[in-house]
Amino acid sequence: MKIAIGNDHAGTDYKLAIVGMLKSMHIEVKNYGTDGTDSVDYPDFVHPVAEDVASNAVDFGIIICGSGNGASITANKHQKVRSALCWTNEIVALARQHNDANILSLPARYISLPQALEMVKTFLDTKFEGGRHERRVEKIPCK
Ligand SMILES: O=C(CO)[C@H](O)[C@H](O)[C@H](O)COP(=O)(O)O
Repeated sequence: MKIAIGNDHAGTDYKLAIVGMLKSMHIEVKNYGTDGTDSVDYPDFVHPVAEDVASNAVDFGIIICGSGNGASITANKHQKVRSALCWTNEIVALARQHNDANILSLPARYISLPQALEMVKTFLDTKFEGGRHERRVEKIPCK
């Protein structure tokens, strides 16, 4: 499995911990940064993740900012991206089961690090249920 990950300054600490966890799980990671805590603009680090997901260069993306909103709004501008802003493990599971989300957006300032790590594991472990949800997901793209 291959994952692309990107974040702004609000998400750096969580991102580094998530990258460490993914590597310990022998998952290949493309880290687009930022790896620093100086103030940056989240679109600069989220667009590359979304491009990788949209082109199938990676299996999934993970994006992190303070609220998760800026990152998710940016990613969802890309056709073929379904970015889900999640704040509980149940929401993560539903994002995969019902929405076939291919990017997980995390609000670093509103969840704990243990929660964030658990949510990443759930995202990667949960399968799309298909069926009625497939019909709905197929209706999402812009006309
Ligand atoms: O874009 C966001 C809000 O949707 C992110 O949460 C950013 O991380 C946040 O806006 C950054 O705020 P800061 O005051 O510049 O640190």
